[in-house]
Amino acid sequence: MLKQVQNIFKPNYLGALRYASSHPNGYNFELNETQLEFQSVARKFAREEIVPVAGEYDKSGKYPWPIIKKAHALGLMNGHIPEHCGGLASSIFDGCLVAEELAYACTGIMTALEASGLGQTPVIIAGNKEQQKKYLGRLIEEPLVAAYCVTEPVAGSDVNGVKTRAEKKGNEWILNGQKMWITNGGVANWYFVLARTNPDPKAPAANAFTGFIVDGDSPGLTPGRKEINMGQRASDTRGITFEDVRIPAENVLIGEGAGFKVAMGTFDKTRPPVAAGACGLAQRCLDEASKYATERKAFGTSIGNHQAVAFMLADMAIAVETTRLAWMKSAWDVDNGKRNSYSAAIAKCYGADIANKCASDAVQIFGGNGFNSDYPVEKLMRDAKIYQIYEGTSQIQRIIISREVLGRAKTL
Ligand SMILES: CCCCCCCC(=O)SCCNC(=O)CCNC(=O)[C@H](O)C(C)(C)COP(=O)(O)OP(=O)(O)OC[C@H]1O[C@@H](n2cnc3c(N)ncnc32)[C@H](O)[C@@H]1OP(=O)(O)O
Repeated sequence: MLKQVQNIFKPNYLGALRYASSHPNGYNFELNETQLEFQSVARKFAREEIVPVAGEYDKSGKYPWPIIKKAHALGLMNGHIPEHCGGLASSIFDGCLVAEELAYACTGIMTALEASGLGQTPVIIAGNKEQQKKYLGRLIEEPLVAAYCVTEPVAGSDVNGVKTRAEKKGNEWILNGQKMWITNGGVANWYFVLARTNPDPKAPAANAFTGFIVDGDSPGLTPGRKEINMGQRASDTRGITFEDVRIPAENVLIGEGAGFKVAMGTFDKTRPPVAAGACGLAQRCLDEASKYATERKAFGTSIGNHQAVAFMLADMAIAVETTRLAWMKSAWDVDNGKRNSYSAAIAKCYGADIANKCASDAVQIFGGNGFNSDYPVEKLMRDAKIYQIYEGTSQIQRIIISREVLGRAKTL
């Protein structure tokens, strides 16, 4: 099955090049044939394998290993891993196409899959060939997942406030501290961990932290209990304690002091897929609500024939279409070597707010049924909230956007 997806992907870039040469203005709004085919594989998988079991995972909170195994076998995971490790080295844009499809089916399950990509990205952007081969290669060989460990109990939005520390002792680093809200925290084979390595609290963020790859079975590494969250309940979120965890020097990414920029640079690649996920959820809200609006009758006609409902659906459609354009632009930017912190923050912030608005409106259109767990939209509303919090709150995205706007204003 993996071969099937590889075969779809291989000619992708040739197709894209051919397309680009016949569209000289650079922009186009069409997917090429191979992207369409890949999107359809993801859509089929999401609708056939995830939709039927999403409710069950939401109730049980179990980690979706059976889905992970199937997605792995199909080649729907680990798309960005470089070719020298056996991966497809796929673009962020193409990864987003998959993310949107999976999120349509269940954002909890999508997050379980996508959080592994978040853990991998520091190694993809900053790892040397040996680190990549060892840690990314094993994710290709087996259905294992990685995790990204930055957030702490009192340092979420303010990454510069991270307290977990690592000290160099001979050819090893000794890691101590506590992380919190780590997605895939209890199931990861290895972790990217950001730790303070310069004890001077006044040291600039840009050189005070170091990024490490930490094996999941390291003595002294203890995941906490699975947190019971409002939504996206299939994803595994935990605290993790590090007590004198020994990390070999060869597991440092780039070098001492480089960690903050690795952690930030990662978000530039992973916020577009989060926005794509929010778009998938919003599209699901629109589909569920519009279907319901054609079936449910009030005052002698389908509720969709009442402008009050029809206009809500129209606003949802506007929101979904524009969110999709926003994630596409931010993914396009980064794939074309442009710094996309600004466009990724816009896509992520907008997508998160849209997902919540669409979910809330979908519940409204369903009325009393929308408030009940026998219908699909109450799960969508619970699942949507975290989009405004994880991978940088909506307020943090607005900080990034406004800094850019004010910076540009100085040059006007
Ligand atoms: C679907 C999958 C879901 C997965 C589950 C979700 C998991 C998570 O939620 S992960 C955790 C999410 N956490 C966050 O997003 C944290 C949000 N906070 C931030 O991003 C930062 O703290 C932020 C943006 C507020 C900046 O903080 P601040 O302390 O002001 O630093 P700032 O001054 O901007 O930057 C410090 C240095 O880093 C550099 N830097 C900043 N951003 C970047 C970047 N994008 N790329 C490279 N370098 C960068 C700066 O240039 C600066 O370097 P220098 O001093 O050399 O100029």
